Amino acid sequence: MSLLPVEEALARVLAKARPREETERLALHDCLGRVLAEDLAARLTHPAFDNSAMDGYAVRHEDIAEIGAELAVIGQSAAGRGFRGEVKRGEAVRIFTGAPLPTGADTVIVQEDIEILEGARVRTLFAPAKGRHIRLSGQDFEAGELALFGGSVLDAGRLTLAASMNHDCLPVFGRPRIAILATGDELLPPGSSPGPDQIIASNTFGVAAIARENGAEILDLGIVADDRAAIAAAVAEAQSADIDVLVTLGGASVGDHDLVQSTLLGCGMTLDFWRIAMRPGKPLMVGELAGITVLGLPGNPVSSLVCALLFLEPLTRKLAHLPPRSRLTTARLAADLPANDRRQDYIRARLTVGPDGSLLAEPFSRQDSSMTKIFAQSDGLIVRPPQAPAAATGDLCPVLKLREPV
Ligand SMILES: Nc1nc2c(c(=O)[nH]1)N[C@H]1C(S)=C(S)[C@@H](COP(=O)(O)OP(=O)(O)OC[C@H]3O[C@@H](n4cnc5c(N)ncnc54)[C@H](O)[C@@H]3O)O[C@H]1N2
Ligand code: MOO
Repeated sequence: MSLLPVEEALARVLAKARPREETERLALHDCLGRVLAEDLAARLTHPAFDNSAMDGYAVRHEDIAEIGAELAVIGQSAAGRGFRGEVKRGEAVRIFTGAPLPTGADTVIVQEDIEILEGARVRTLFAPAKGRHIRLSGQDFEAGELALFGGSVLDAGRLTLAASMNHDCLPVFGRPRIAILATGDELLPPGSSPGPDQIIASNTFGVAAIARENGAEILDLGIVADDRAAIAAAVAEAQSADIDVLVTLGGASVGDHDLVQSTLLGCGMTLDFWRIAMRPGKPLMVGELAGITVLGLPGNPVSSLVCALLFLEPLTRKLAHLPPRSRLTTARLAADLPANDRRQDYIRARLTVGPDGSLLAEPFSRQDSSMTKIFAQSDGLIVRPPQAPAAATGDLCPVLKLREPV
């Protein structure tokens, strides 16, 4: 049986993926992590007027070139309430951070460098350079300037800039829509009381989390039995829901009750490939059904999560216009590992930071793909390429980070 290498399988999944083109306008608070769909022009100039960067006194530089100059304070300029008059020879205006620079003034002296005298007069204790502590109009951006660009992921800095450009809503790309269907006669939702031979369906939640973390909206189609008609009905429901990706869980292998692939083929799916040279996750299936990418993930929880990290995450990010996310790093092995066979291995491991700051990866001794607790305790996956020779404690190894080590 030939198995497709992981990298080739991923390249094939991504080659066909078309990023979602529809856009929507969202209020700024709802834009975090979304991708800007168009270049954005500033709706005003920022700063809109010359203003003070400090609390102090607005002065004419020629009056304060020498330390010890005495000035008459003729008024004040506060943020939101500027001084309307003009600063003339020998005069100063009390000014606060953000307040408009009065006409005539060209420099601000901070109040720490001023001695207050009797009768609304001040004396300078320092001679700042001309223009000191003044934020010039337009020094941030000019009205009409394109300062944010389509394709940018909206983060704290970009959202602040968008707001200061006077945009209350932003055009963003729509989220990819991903339907998840769990299959299996034995499955019940969390919170149920399992009868004999029944188990709780857990995969949906981790797979959905991976998709959502990467910008997708989830349609949970629930659980269907190992029954062609039931699977076909759920697939039809998914197709009518304007989805980009259908993820099926379970029923992907070769058992008599593994009906997902054959049912989907009956629904009109074109099979791209099935079976990957990876462990866990070998029975992964990829196909296309009327423009929808179908990812058939194996039922073992760890297998489905590893497949979701390796395939669904990059696919979702591409559909969402998000840049690829690299989880790859390097760590030192904290245990010996045997030589590998033909499947690329993803070994659950605890990650710690050693005393010298280097990353250590300690593989769990049990790697069964049904063990959800060990996966939850894993901070990373040690990647063992096909036919990798035995590795010794202390050797460097590639690791996919699942979370930051503590
Ligand atoms: N003769 C062979 N048997 C198996 C092979 C093989 O190559 N030859 N491959 C094995 C591998 S590898 C995997 S992985 C599994 C994948 O099996 P399926 O995708 O068909 O999944 P199921 O049989 O439906 O379930 C496997 C396992 O996972 C449990 N499960 C299923 N769905 C869920 C869910 N939503 N939440 C939690 N647990 C779930 C299910 O009860 C089974 O225990 O096949 C091997 N067999
Ligand atoms: O490859 Mo299966 O995914 O062993 O667990």
